Amino acid sequence: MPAPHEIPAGLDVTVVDHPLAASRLSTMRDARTDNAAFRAALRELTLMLIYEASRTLATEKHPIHTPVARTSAIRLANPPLLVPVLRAGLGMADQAHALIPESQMGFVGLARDEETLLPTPYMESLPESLAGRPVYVLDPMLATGGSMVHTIELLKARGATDVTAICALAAPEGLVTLAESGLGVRVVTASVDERLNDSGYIVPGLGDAGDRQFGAV
Ligand SMILES: O=P(O)(O)OC[C@H]1O[C@H](OP(=O)(O)OP(=O)(O)O)[C@H](O)[C@@H]1O
Ligand SMILES: O=c1cc[nH]c(=O)[nH]1
Ligand SMILES: [Mg+2]
Repeated sequence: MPAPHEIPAGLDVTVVDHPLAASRLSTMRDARTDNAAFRAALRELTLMLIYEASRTLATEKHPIHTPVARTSAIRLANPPLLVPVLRAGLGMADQAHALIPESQMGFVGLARDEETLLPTPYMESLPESLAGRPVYVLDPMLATGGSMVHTIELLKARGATDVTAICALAAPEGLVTLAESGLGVRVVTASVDERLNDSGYIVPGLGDAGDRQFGAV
């Protein structure tokens, strides 16, 4: 578990502290893990992160008949919009959708400039209005936080008020950026790591999550 000082006051951060999550994250961290095994571990970890994040989703009751009796069933009242951030977030999209098949999916494409560490947008496909809809942003890495802030600003511009960032890993610096942005996002992650290095990579981290899944560009 992270020390409390690593999580800025006022930011809602859930760290999924579970042996299965830790084991999948360890596979992803290991430099010997090949692309296919990395993708498989990220898919499995995504199930756990979404399971935890979705604990607070609103439900509604409706009447059904079992083979034996009449009873009341539960369904999601307002399924979240899933928004993978390309490329790396694509590896979370299928599993998140498998767990919440009622969800609609939007897409944001960003590439971080490795000199300035600022995100360069190249794609955006989102519903016109997000008012009243929960949104889950899927991106394995929260490093400086620049890519997540950019994505949340796109969502807020369309009326979103209930945004959750689902990340495999978060750097303390990225959490501070989110807290200081005042965007009011909730974070669900499997780990808050130590820090960023001089190149903006998370330490110990897992390297470039896009390259580890799909190969270097
Ligand atoms: O918090 P930040 O400092 O903004 O860094 C995090 C971003 O970096 C990675 O994407 P990248 O830009 O490498 O693109 P890729 O997914 O195509 O590899 C990652 O998936 C995040 O989107
Ligand atoms: O460590 C990092 C930081 C940003 N993006 C990544 O993919 N990895
Ligand atoms: Mg990358």
